[in-house]
Amino acid sequence: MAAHLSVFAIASGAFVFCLSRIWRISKREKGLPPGPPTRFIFGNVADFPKAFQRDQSAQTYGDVYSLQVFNSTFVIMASATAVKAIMDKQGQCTGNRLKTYMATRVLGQHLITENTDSRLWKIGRKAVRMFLDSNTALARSPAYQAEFAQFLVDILDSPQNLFSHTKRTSVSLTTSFVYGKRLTVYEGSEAEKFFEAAQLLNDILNPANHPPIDLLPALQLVPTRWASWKGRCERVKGERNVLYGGLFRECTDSLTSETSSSSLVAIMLKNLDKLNMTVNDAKSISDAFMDAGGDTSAVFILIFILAVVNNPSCQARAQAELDFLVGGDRMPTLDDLPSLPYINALIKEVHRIRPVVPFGLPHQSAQDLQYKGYIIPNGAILVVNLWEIYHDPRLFEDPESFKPERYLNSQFGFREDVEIDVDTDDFRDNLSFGAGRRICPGESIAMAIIGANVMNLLWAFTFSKDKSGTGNIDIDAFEPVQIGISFKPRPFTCNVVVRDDKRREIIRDLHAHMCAFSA
Ligand code: HEM
Repeated sequence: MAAHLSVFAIASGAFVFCLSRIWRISKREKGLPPGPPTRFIFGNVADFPKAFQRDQSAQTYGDVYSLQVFNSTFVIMASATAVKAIMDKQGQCTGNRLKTYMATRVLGQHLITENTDSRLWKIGRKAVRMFLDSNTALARSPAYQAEFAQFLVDILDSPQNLFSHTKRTSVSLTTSFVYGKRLTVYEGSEAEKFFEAAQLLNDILNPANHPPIDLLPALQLVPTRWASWKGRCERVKGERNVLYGGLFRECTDSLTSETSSSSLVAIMLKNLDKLNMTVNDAKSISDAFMDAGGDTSAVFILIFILAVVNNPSCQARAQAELDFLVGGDRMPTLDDLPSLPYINALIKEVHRIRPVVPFGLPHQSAQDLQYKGYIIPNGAILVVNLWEIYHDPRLFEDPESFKPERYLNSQFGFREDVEIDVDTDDFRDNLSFGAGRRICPGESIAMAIIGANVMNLLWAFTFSKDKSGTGNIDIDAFEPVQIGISFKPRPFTCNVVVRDDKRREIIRDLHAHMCAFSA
């Protein structure tokens, strides 16, 4: 009898213990920033902020709030003040990344997923600093000038393919940066394969497409024949190895040639000892730069085109400014950019209205932190809701409208009557490029690429809606976006008309002159 009783007692104890553990799953711990009520087991799965929508939770709970999903705590920041206090000022303990099983399986050691105290991350950032310091005029180099000219010629030749021309030039600028190689055609080239591989990677990392392995680590032990996701990981890994491995090998084989000698890979390979890295490290770092830089400029340029197609008066004002400074007898150069206030304002407005990475790339805290009396626990996933920051009507008048002129009177585009209790001190121009230690290392080159292309496109062409029904900034600017991933504009077409014959001639002449660098 006593034995029966103790079995019963142990069984009930275990039952109560399990129940309390299940009950606690997805519950918000005391001391965390507040947030919407959690639901049984699923917590706040349905409460993540979305693009095109104001962040109701930020308005209810404040600019730092928390979401609880299973055993993960997400801390969402919805003001520049919070970003500065948590991500910038406490950068030494808010720069880690969340490592998921699938990402590790496909990417292996990768600069974007490594923590900031890892050897690979440190040498990768050091290498890119070394590269940029020795290439301060990269965007003015012949290879970049050739690329800018080819983009215009491609549009002259087949304006209906504007979408793929933009994708090609973006990848080609990144392969120039990383491997010293331009990609002069899209179809069948590494440029097209880059987008196919990026799509495969996005699909495989999407949590909806595989079982919750990080939640139930025992699933890692399922044999490959029953775990289809393992086979898919191998396929994606294989595709990436063919693409990036080929580009890397080609670069290493031609290290003596003029074009490859100044690439990121070339700098790394020439300085392996100084950077304390191996050839494999250099390969892995170059993969990461391709992953992060390959399509971001394309996304920006496509959004810029959608913005001017939808706002012809802004396009006309920008063209008038260019015509006054540059005229129609020569093309603009990056030296003209500082003297073009409206075009600079227009670029800032594109970043604001549709930020390329609207929720940043999530970071993870490396220790318990304090903010406004709340505890942000070690391991919390830190998300910047850039969309909300840039669409906050307390800061921006009529935030849903495209109005570059807002930046002519105020560096950050703020409304004139910002209320005294709204904190504006901590804003900065480059919020779109992330925060803290992990801020985008490609920012300076990305801004030069964007500046040159925006000036060139406005100087050369006038964009307007065509009869296809596409080209609407609200609909076509993006495919649905997941937290931490860049927007993907949907394919669209528009009318593209060269502004006059003289400009057509200048573009063709420049391109012919630059052909020597197009290999
Ligand atoms: C419009 C253009 C671009 C935008 C808006 C952009 C934005 C971003 C953002 C938001 C991050 C995450 C930063 C963080 O974790 O806080 C990032 C990371 C990164 N970006 Fe960019 N980026 C752009 C272009 C580029 C280019 C052209 C390159 C390189 C050629 C590049 C290389 C990287 C790398 C390597 C990282 C990972 C940094 C790390 O994890 O430590 N990006 N970028």
